[in-house]
Parts: sequence; C-alpha cells; structure tokens
Amino acid sequence: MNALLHRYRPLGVVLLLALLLIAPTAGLLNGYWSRTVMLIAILSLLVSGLNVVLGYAGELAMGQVALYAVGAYVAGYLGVELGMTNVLFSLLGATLAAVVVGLITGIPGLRLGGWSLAMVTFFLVTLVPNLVDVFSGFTGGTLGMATAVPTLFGMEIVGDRLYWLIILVVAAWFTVARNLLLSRHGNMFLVLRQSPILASVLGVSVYRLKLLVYVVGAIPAALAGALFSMLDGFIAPDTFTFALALSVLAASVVGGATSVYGAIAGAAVMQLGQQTFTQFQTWQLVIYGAFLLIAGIAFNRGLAGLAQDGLAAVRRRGWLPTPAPATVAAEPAGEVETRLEPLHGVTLRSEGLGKSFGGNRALDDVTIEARPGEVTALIGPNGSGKTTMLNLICGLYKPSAGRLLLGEEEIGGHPTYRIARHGVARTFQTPLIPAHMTTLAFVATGRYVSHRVGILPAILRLPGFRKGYATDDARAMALLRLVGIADVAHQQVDSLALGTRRLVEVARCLASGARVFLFDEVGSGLDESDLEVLERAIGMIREAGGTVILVEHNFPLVLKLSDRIHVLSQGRLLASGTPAQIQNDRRVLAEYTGATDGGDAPDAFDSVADLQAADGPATPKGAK
Ligand SMILES: Nc1ncnc2c1ncn2[C@@H]1O[C@H](COP(=O)(O)OP(=O)(O)OP(=O)(O)O)[C@@H](O)[C@H]1O
Repeated sequence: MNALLHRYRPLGVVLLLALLLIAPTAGLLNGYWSRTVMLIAILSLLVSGLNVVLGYAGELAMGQVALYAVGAYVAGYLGVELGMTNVLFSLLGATLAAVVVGLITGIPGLRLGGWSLAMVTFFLVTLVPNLVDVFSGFTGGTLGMATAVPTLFGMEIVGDRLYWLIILVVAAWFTVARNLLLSRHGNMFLVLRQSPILASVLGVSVYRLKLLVYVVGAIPAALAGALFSMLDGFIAPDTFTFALALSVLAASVVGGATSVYGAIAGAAVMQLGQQTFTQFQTWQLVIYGAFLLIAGIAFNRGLAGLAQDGLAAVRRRGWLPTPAPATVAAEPAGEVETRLEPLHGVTLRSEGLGKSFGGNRALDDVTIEARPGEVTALIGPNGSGKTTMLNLICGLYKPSAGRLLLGEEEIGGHPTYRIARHGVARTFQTPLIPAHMTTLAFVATGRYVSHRVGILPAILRLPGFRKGYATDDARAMALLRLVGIADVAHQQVDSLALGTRRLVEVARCLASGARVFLFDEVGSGLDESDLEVLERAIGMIREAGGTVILVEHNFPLVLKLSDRIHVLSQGRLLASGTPAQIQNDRRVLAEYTGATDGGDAPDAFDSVADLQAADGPATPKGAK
C-alpha cells in the first residue's frame, strides 16, 4: 500500500465520531454539554481552516473570523429574506460566499506578497462591524438579526437533529481536510511553507497555490458561521471580534498547526477554558498571548505533537505494537537501476548573458552552451557568478542583458515554475529540504507537476489517486535506490545529514523527468562512497541523454565527469574547453592561485590538478 495512505489509520477518530453521534440518545450529554460539544465542533472548523493556511502553506491569514461572519450572515439572509431555510442551501451559500470573499481578499493580499495577506485579512476582521452597519437593512446592524429555524426536507433541524448536523458537517470537513492534507497536494503545501523558491523550481505557481490554499481554508470558516447561526438563532457583530481571531490563532498553535486533528484539541482547550474560568473574558487577550508564547516556545508542534511523541515513547517501550513500515511496490528489493529511461535532453545556450545587482556586475557577456548527453561544468572562484548563472537559467533571476535559449525557445526572464515545466530541474548549494515529510514523499514531490493527480480524486480517494500514489512511491523508491539511500526512505527528510540531502535532491530532480539538470555544488559534503554513487548517477543521466550543468568546486570530480568546462572569473568567461585543455590552462591556474595574470602562475604547479593535489582539499582559494 502507498506509504502515505499506510501511515494513517483513523480508527480512533471513527470511534470518537460514533461516540459523539450516539451521545445525546444514550443520555451521555445534557443540554449544557451538548451545546459545549457543538461550540467546540464549530470552533474546530475555524481552527482547521487556519491550520490549512498557516500550518501547511505558511501564510498568516487572520481573516477566519471575518469569513465566519460571512457564513453566518449569508445563511441568515438566505433563511430570513429568501425563505431558503434548508440547511443544504445555507451550507452551500456559505461555501460559495467563502470562495468569493477568499478570492476578493486573497488575490490582492497574495499578489503583493510579504505580510500583505496578514494585513488585508486583519483589516477584514476590523471591517466586519462597519459592513454589518452599512448593510443593516439585511443584517440588523449592531442590534443583530434573528435567524429562521433551519430545516431539511420539511423537517425542523433543532435539538438533537441540529447536534447531529453539526457533528456530521464537521466530520465531513475533517475527512476532506485529512484527505487533502495527507496527499501529494498537502506535501506540496508543506514544500510551499518551507520555501516558495523550492515550490517554484518544482514547477508550481506559488501565487496560484497560495490562493488555492487560502480559499480552501476559508470554506470551513464560513461553514462554521452558517452552523453557528443555526445554533444560536441570532447573529450580532459582537460575536466576530478580534479577540475571537486571536483565540483561533492560539487554538491552532496549541493544537498543532501542522496536524489535521490538532484543531479539535486546540478548539476544546479554548472553549472549555472560556466556559470553566469566570475570569477568562476579562483576561482573554492576555491568556491567548500566553498560550501563543508558551505553545510557540515549549511545544511548537502543539498538543498533536505531544501526543505523537507520547505514542512513539509508548511504542518504544513495547506497550503498543509498532506499525510495520510501508512497503512500496517497486522493483525487487536490492535491485538497482543501471540505466535511466531516455531523458530527451535539449541544448541550453546563453548568448551575451549579463546580470547586474545595482552597480555590481555579477555576470557579464557570458556565452556558453550545454548539450544533451554531456556534462558541462561551470567552475571559478567564489563570487565569480556560477550560482547567478544557475539562478538565471532556472528563472530565479531575470537577465539584465543577453539571451537564454532552451533548444530554440527563449526562456530568459520567464517565471521559474514555467521554466521548470520545460524540464529544467535544479539542486541548491544549501539543499532546500521541507520539514514534516519523509524522504520518499519529498522525492515524489518532483512528480507533482509532471504527473498530475487532481485535487478532487485526492479528496475523494478515487482509484486515480491511489494509482497515482502507488506510481509516485514506486518511482521515488527506485530513484532512492539508484542514489544509494533507499534505507532513509521512511526517515524524516529534514533529519538527514548534508551529504545525504544532496543525494535526495538529485533523486528529486530525476523524479521530475527533467531534461536539463542544474547541479549546484552537489558533490560538496559527500564522502567517498557517496561521491561514487553521485558519479554513477550523473553518468547515467548523461548516458540517458540528459543535459547536465555542474557547478562544482571539487576539481578532480569536475575533471572526471565533465565533457566541457567553462571557467568564470569575476562574472566573465575566462576560459572554455575540454578537461585536458582547462587543467593545463595557465590563465585558469593563475586565477586559482591568485596571480594577477597567466604569466604570474607559479612554476611549481603545471596544472590545476597539481595545485589541488598540493592543496589537499579540492577547493580553490576562498571556497565555502
Ligand atoms: N541576490 C543578489 N543580490 C546582490 N548581489 C548578488 C546576489 N546574488 C549574487 N550576487 C553577487 O553576484 C556575485 C556572484 O555571486 P555568485 O553567488 O553567483 O558566485 P558563485 O560563483 O556562485 O560563488 P560561490 O562559489 O561562493 O557560490 C557576487 O559578487 C555576489 O555578491
């Protein structure tokens, strides 16, 4: 079974749901506790929406409370003004309104970037009383409005029926959230949270994905509003306060923002705290602040993290069986691919390429070509412009001058995600590795764009989703075997050592089915055996027809692997040639020894390789 599906067995959740559903008829809940459970359930919807946006996509959106108000007023309006009391209309109306408000606020908030979404949504919350006042004809203004009795096919939804409706809607949302977050989409949200740059080199439009996450997170908030209007039968603006927004944030942090069900725990703590302690209202802002501080500092994965650690400790002691690691349908264990499928590499050419940062010319008039089925190395001292070149090729920087051609197509200045979709994959000097993800799942993110599985099949767990995941996992596993690190497949990827992370990045690039591979100092930090694996992997990419551009300080590795070497010095092309030509080039030797021109190169070294041998570590002057 797929590793991702295997990890989560929601038995406890199903039992809790069954218990909650039978509780009123079994006499387990009196009126007070029944209302408390409903309020916790409604609050957990708000918190869950924030978890999706903040915990998964890393965007601080404070507007859950405003969307809560939208859901409440839309449901109220439909019932009172239009006579549409059917709860299905109320819930659908609230959902549509959430999508519309989500788009209206998310588009400018996310376009501007930085903290603007937090600011836009913060103002949205402060605007609620004013908007309610402006539309007082429909909303009842500050005095509030009484809502109509909800119905379902002619049946009044009150008492236990309302209780069941709330529990079932909340259960349905958590099923959707679980299926979405524990899927390749959820993994991509985690990538986005860790690094928008990483998401974009994986071919994802960061803006669109953030907007999607924000709108998805708006839906439960509006559903919560609709349910609250049915529960209280009355809506007034003083429900939708900034204090409630803070309480939702505190509940998210306390429950664990990257947990699916932590929202329920966080909501329960906040709701019960409020009901139990009479002083809570007076001190609520201080209490929320304290919760945020304590949870942020002492247990930053919240109650869900504590529960997971506790469960792991219990399993270590043997008091509970440890689930067997997921098995992945791939080639027979131990069998390693010795060749790759054809990679359809393409020629990458820069013509007079330049890049300036203010007055600093990082690259100036650089013309190089990297051909399919070849390894093209870019070398040069620190600051000579190698990484800038890779950043230009993958679209992280826009060229100041010149052209970049992928085959016949000009790609200079295109957005990173579009260039990635043309088949350009890259690694980073400091590997970009997300938290809360296994190595296998991370390598599989390479396939997110090239082998699409829709959101709906993921939410509904349709056969297409299961098949897509089985293939993702099998492919990722095969590639981990290829780079010799299959043993870490089920470990958290952010727990791996630097050298292993580099090999993980190579596997991720291969998973995307790329045609052009940009490897930035991929050999640094690797021990001898890792280097052998890396050499074999790069050799296979070359044989399969891939185009490889290798930025590397390890000169022996460069000599061994490259078909052609370009040497940069202070942003300009100093020399180009075969490894034999470059290692005997006096200008290159001079550059590496710090002599001012080729003629000053010390006689003791006849080649760069001699210099490396004498110097010990294979890094030129000043390398990181
Ligand atoms: N985003 C940026 N803003 C300003 N200057 C930059 C930026 N990126 C690179 N530079 C400058 O461009 C020049 C080339 O830097 P680059 O990182 O490309 O060199 P490099 O050859 O990759 O060095 P290293 O081997 O240390 O990685 C340096 O002077 C650097 O300070």
